[in-house]
Amino acid sequence: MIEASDLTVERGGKTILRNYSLRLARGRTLAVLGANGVGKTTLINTLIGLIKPRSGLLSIGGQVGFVPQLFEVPFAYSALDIALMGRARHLGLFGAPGKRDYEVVRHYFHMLGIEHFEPQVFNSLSGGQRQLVMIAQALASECELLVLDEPCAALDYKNQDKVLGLLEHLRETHDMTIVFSTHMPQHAVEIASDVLLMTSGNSYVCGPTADALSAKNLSALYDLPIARADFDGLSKHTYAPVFRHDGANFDG
Ligand SMILES: Nc1ncnc2c1ncn2[C@@H]1O[C@H](COP(=O)(O)OP(=O)(O)OP(=O)(O)O)[C@@H](O)[C@H]1O
Repeated sequence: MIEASDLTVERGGKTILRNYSLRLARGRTLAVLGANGVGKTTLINTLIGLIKPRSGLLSIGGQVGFVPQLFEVPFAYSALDIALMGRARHLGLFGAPGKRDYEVVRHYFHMLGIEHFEPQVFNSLSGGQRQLVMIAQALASECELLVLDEPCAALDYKNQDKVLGLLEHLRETHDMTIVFSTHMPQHAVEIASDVLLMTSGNSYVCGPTADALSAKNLSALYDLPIARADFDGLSKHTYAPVFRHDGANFDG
């Protein structure tokens, strides 16, 4: 589904990614993690074709749906209008959405529990509510590869759980391939088959979650002690940062 080799990507004359290679088979879910500014959005925008790499090869085998990080629109579109835009490539000659387009969008509004957003002005929704509408828009496009830039960043725990559940369901039932960036390692633990830990613009760890996602690798990634915690009786685990907040870094 995704084959990238030796990608080098520049922004504003600066090399952000150097020699990144990545392979993701259909039906896999990749979580992209790394510090602020390391290049996650740059990589994602390259994968969806918004940024052209300076060098390297990139091949994407399927229709791509995209959920951006923060989104505002210039006009007073309703949430329903915004989600219907995801149907653009399915629209007929005159470009007006038909019965099936409304059905598809409403199906995903229902799955996300956001039916009541339909008539509301998109820009008047909260950041998290807009994020849910944008997820519905991408799903309505009926894509094969779904790429999401921090899809849960503005969501409360319940909605994070809902979105994670939906992504897992889509992978299981539609064999969808999913790439998402996150600052929450727990989300990778829950639904990602693979992780890409972006240490810097030219070094990274990529592999199956069970091998590559460890307290040691996360501690190195965030330059902070990260501990693994196992939930008794649930056969689940999580990762938690050991915050220092000792003020030492602010001296002098
Ligand atoms: N349009 C641009 N022009 C110049 N530099 C850019 C541009 N877009 C991004 N950059 C730079 O590229 C680097 C990577 O940015 P990017 O947004 O990909 O990081 P990120 O890992 O997604 O960060 P965050 O976790 O904060 O969202 C940053 O140093 C940023 O300043």
